[in-house]
Amino acid sequence: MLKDNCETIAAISTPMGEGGIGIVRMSGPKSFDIAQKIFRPKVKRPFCDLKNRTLYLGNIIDSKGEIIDEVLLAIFKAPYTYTREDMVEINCHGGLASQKRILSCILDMGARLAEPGEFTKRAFLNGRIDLSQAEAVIDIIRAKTDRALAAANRKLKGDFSKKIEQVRSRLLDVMAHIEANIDFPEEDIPEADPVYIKGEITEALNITEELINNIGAGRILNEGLSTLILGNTNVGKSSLLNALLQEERAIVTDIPGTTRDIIEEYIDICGIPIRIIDTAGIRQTADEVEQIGISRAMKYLEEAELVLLIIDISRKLTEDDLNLINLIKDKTVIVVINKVDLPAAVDDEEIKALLSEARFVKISALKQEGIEELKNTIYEVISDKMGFISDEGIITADERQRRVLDESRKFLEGALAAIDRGMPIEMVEIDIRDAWEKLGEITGDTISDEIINTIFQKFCIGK
Ligand SMILES: Nc1nc2c(c(=O)[nH]1)N(C=O)[C@@H](CNc1ccc(C(=O)N[C@@H](CCC(=O)O)C(=O)O)cc1)CN2
Ligand SMILES: Nc1nc2c(ncn2[C@@H]2O[C@H](COP(=O)(O)OP(=O)(O)OP(=O)(O)O)[C@@H](O)[C@H]2O)c(=O)[nH]1
Ligand SMILES: [Mg+2]
Repeated sequence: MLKDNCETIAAISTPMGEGGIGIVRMSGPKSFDIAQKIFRPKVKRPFCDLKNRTLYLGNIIDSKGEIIDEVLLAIFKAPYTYTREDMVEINCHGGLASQKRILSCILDMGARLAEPGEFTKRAFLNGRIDLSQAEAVIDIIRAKTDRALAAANRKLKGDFSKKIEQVRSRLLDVMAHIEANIDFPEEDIPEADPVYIKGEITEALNITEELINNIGAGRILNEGLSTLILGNTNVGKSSLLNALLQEERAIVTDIPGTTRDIIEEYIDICGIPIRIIDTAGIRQTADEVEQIGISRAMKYLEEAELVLLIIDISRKLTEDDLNLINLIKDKTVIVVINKVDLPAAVDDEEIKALLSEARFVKISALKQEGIEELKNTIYEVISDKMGFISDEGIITADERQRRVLDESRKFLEGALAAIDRGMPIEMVEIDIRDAWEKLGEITGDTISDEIINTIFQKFCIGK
């Protein structure tokens, strides 16, 4: 049983570590009771006189009467709170000891430690938001650019849920239409109308397919486009990473084989997060550590959505370069011709002949030239991958939601096929019902406790 909200939960809601202010919060029926026992307001007043949603200065004291910290405390009366339950927030000094001791005082008084995401889970279980909105809260926390944040906010507002509900209510109408026909066959009710049913399912399928199409863009906004910097040793991969980040993040030397570990950072190109990954230079080598680095780079290559292949124009192409080009033939590639400040030892056309599909950009990572042009080219490639959807149309969905939509589409296609094959309408209804139920897993209408638990486990503690 999921609705165990008779318990009062508590957690530190700000990041662990030193900060200006730390927030410890509680939710549940004993929140006010516990707060009353541990809080001494500076201006003496009975606890019941504290106004809703108002900060009061005072001290948190432990069971021996010792002052733990000077804090600002607020009470939030149910039901108009984040969780729909009574809540208390304690703004203490942002030190680890202070926050931990306040939390342990609260736990001593009978609250239990909140599980990750449990505050938000209660907001969902108590009906303030649906599941997709609750999941948007993680997207907001993890958003790395302004556009990713805007997309998450649209989801929190309920845009995704509304689309799903549109499809579901269509399907519900169709089911009602079919039921009316099945239940009273001999009465004078018009027969189930296959044209109407087919039209509605087709429309539901269209909306579902549009959602699926717009998810790819959402995934890039949420997770970032994984972009691998690949090339022979010493061609300037790490120099390019540093130039893109505008900081000396990776070690750069003129010794081939400098980078061994994978270095991952995010950069923001026009509001799109790019997960940029610097790797070990790819070459034949006897060095064991370097070999490990190279095999890691190869693993990342499998998942990379964009490869920046770096070629050093001041050097003749080697067999290592040619092997690498063969490895990335089926990837989206931008060829970055580096070190254009040096005399060229290789002809542009020679490189272009090898990778005819790819885009080309010339840069000098050392002199920081051509970096803007490279960013623009990356943006064009991403826009292409995102399908040039306007931001409003972008849906951010996680793996689970993607799967739900995919399965719903299959059910709807099944329903259409069943109509076309002239199957009995009851059989068609089974597919429609399956699609309706599947889609309910996005809003949380029809979903098992187990799935709900795994969803909220992805949250941080205190959210
Ligand atoms: N201190 C603090 N900051 C915070 C939060 C919080 O809980 N505490 N939030 C969260 O972690 C976020 C704010 N989100 C919130 C969303 C809804 C409600 C809420 O009480 N909703 C009620 C009342 C609505 C109203 O007053 O208009 C409701 O919807 O019924 C509170 C916070 C971000 N900042
Ligand atoms: N002249 C010139 N030198 C560059 C340029 N970019 C990088 N270099 C130099 O090339 C050398 C190698 O640069 P890195 O960025 O370490 O090259 P890498 O590809 O990361 O090398 P590994 O990690 O060893 O595979 C360094 O001495 C850089 O200063 C450039 O645009 N022009
Ligand atoms: Mg390097």
